Amino acid sequence: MKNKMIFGFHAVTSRLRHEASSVEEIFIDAGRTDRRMQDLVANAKAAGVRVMPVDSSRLDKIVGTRRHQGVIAFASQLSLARNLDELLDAIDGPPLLLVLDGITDPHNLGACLRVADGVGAHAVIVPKDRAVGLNATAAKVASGAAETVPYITVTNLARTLRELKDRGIWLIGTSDDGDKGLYEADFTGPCALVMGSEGEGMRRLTRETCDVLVNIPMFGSVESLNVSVASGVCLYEARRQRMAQEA
Ligand SMILES: C[S@@+](CC[C@H](N)C(=O)[O-])C[C@H]1O[C@@H](n2cnc3c(N)ncnc32)[C@H](O)[C@@H]1O
Repeated sequence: MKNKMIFGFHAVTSRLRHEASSVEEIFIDAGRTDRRMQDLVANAKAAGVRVMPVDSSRLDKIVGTRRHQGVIAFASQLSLARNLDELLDAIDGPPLLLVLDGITDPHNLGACLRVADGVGAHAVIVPKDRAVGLNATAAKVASGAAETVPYITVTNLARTLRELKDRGIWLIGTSDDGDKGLYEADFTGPCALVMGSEGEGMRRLTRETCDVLVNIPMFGSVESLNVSVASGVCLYEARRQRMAQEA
C-alpha cells in the first residue's frame, strides 16, 4: 500500500503514539534541537522508526509549504480505516457518527475530524468519490485526530446510510432549511449526523434518506455556517444531551 505523508508535530506525534508500526520513516529539520524535537526523535527511535535529519529547505520542497514545523513522516494507511460493521459491533452504548457528504476542502475535513475526536464521536464516514481524501493538509489540520478517529470511506453513501438505518441508527441530516430546530432534535439514541458539502449541501438522495432534517438557528445575516463549525455545534449538542441523560 502506498505510504502517505503526514507533517507537523501534532500529526506525527499522534501517529507515533497510536500506531507507530505504520510509520516508515521520519524526516526532521537538522537545525531543530529543542525539547519537543528531542522527545519526538526519542519516541520514534524507541518504536524502531528511522529518523533522518535534513536541511529545512528540503522539507519545504517535500511538503510544498513551510507549514511542516520541521517534521515529516511517511506512513501507511491506518488500520483504523476499517470495516463499518466491525466498528459498529465494537461500540459500547449508542453510536454517534459523523457523515460528510462530499466535502471538498481538506481544511474542512481536517477540522471535522478534529471536532469529531473532541466530542468522542465513534467514526467519520465519507464517500470515496467526489470528496477530498484524507490528504496531508487534512491530517495536519486535524491536529492528530486523523490518527484517532476511525475514518471510513464507502463507495455508495446512500446504500451505507440505508444499512445504518437497518441497524437502528437514526439519520439526522443538517441543512439551513431543515424543518426541525437543532435544540428540538433528540440525539440521545444511536445516531448519525449527516453534513452536506460546502456549496450544495447534502445530495438529493442523501437528503431523502435522512429520518429528520435539522437546522441550526441563524441570528445574523448569513444563511449558513461553515460545515466544520456546523459539525461542531451539532456534535456538541448531541454530547450535551447524552451527558444530561447520564447525570
Ligand atoms: C456551507 S453549508 C451548505 C449550505 C447549502 N446552501 C445547503 O443547502 O446546505 C455546508 C453544510 O454545513 C451544514 N450547515 C451549515 N449551516 C447550517 C445550518 N444553519 N443548519 C444546519 N446545517 C448547517 C449543513 O450540513 C450544510 O450542508
